[in-house]
Amino acid sequence: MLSGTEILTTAQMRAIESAAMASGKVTGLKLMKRAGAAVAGHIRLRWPRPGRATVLCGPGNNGGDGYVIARHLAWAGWQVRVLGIDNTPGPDAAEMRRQWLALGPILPLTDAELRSGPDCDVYVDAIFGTGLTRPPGREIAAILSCLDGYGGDAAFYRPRLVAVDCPSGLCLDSGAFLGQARQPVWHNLRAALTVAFDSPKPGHLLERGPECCGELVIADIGLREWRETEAGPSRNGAPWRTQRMASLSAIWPGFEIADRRRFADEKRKRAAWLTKREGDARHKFGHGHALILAGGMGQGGAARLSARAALRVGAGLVTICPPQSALIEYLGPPDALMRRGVNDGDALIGLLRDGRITGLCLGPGCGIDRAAGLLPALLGSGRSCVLDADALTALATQGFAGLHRNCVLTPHAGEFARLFPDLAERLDARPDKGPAYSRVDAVRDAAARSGAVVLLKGPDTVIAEPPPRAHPHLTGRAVIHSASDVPWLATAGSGDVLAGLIAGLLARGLPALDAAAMGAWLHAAAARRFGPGLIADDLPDQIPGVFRDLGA
Ligand SMILES: NC(=O)C1=CN([C@@H]2O[C@H](COP(=O)(O)OP(=O)(O)OC[C@H]3O[C@@H](n4cnc5c(N)ncnc54)[C@H](O)[C@@H]3O)[C@@H](O)[C@H]2O)[C@@H](O)CC1
Ligand SMILES: [K+]
Repeated sequence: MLSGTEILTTAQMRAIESAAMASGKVTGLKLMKRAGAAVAGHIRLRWPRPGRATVLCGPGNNGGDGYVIARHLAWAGWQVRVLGIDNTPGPDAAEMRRQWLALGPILPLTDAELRSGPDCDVYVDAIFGTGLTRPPGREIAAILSCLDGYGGDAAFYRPRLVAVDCPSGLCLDSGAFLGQARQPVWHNLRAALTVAFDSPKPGHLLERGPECCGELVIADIGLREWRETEAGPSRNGAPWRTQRMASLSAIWPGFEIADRRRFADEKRKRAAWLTKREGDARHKFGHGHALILAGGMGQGGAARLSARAALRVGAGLVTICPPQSALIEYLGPPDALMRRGVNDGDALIGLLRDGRITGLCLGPGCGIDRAAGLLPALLGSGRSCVLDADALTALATQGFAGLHRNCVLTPHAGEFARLFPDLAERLDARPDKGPAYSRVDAVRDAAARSGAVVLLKGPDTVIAEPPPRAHPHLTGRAVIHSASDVPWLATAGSGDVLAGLIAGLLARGLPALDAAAMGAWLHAAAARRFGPGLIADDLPDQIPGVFRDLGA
């Protein structure tokens, strides 16, 4: 329904590269030449007039790419200064180094050398890529902090740092900088442009990745075609098949551009479903009935936001259910909303005898005691539901008994830490070696432990489902939803709208992971469409515009 871009861990990327090379269809040298040529091409697109460039080459294949870039820029008339090291262990990088030496010298890769050089139009960071396993040593750290000043946001410099695969020091599996505290952020190597190869990696989209990578471009280096065609017959048992993060995908601002043909088709299907043109349900009950459980007097705003979102996203019917004594608080618009008093768990059990109720939302503005009282009845029904806000606080004391695969938990970081304190602690710890424990790892662990779909909110929202029942040792599907381009979405009540969108989509029949991913995407799309100045009340009313933008 909303598959996003497939993303690969660094281990998967290496496995694919090795398998492609073992097949004899491509050599490491060829891949490196394509990678370097792609980066040089993107530099020349951005800076069409040849200028001055410094290329910093590290010890591995990332450095090898750097030597290829240096050659391409030199051929195109650029004045290129290369800083590198004497010993390049890999044969491909050594060959590219040798070929560069025919064009120019290699100066020592030191902070002093970098600082002593002339001012350049472009600095290319080809020090570390997917091979980073530990924090950069003192000399490289000094170079990186000098490069800081060349990044996109620095006040005194034009944006001119180009990262090969990633800014060096960034762990491409987690988006953390190795050796640095995750919070607060005190060091930022910010590239203006990052050219990565084949597929985005989790670290491009998580934590500090989006901010530090700048514009992210994914260059095809021929592996994708090989994977989709020639690797076909031998796919079963291929290393990336088993290592694949059980289909980890990402929805990020560039995702529809990354693979236009596939997304045009997907967009059509999404539009058809969202606008009810697909399927033969013509009756309002054909689009489900969502219940939004609400709180007592004076708490109505949050649940009303959820209810409005559930209506806008197309649930056939939406009923808001406060305690009987608070019904009066919920009598205002929208008139499409139905109201029904639900005092306690028994009343909810009675109401849920109606099998046409297909999705529920518990938590926003509910009050912790009321949420705790309603939870057993709700979970006992086995009905699809979203548990947010106060329901999560109640869960943190009650435990996970009764949760099932059709539940979606939508914690923010604080709620996540209350529900899964050990996972949050691991996620906060300073990573001293790579790959660092990532938000994807944490959310997957949380989904496995709770037995529910977990959506961890943030500019890099991560959603994961529990492992398949038949294969509990495997991981379920996971989705990264990157909305780092809409910081104004972080506003009071925005989470209540998200919970309502997901409840509406569940009511309409989407499976839990798909409803959560689609909800997160619609939420960000609505915010993107409105722009800065947004308040949560504006979000639901942007949804019809988002549908129209889909070409629906
Ligand atoms: N393998 C391939 O076929 C291709 C790889 N490509 C490039 O190769 C990169 C990966 O290359 P490598 O695996 O050689 O790794 P890197 O070039 O990222 O790192 C170089 C080596 O440095 C060492 N290292 C790790 N952390 C260190 C630290 N903190 N201080 C000092 N040394 C450290 C590791 O042994 C690592 O192998 C990708 O990011 C990409 O740029 C591209 O050329 C495309 C093809
Ligand atoms: K790099």
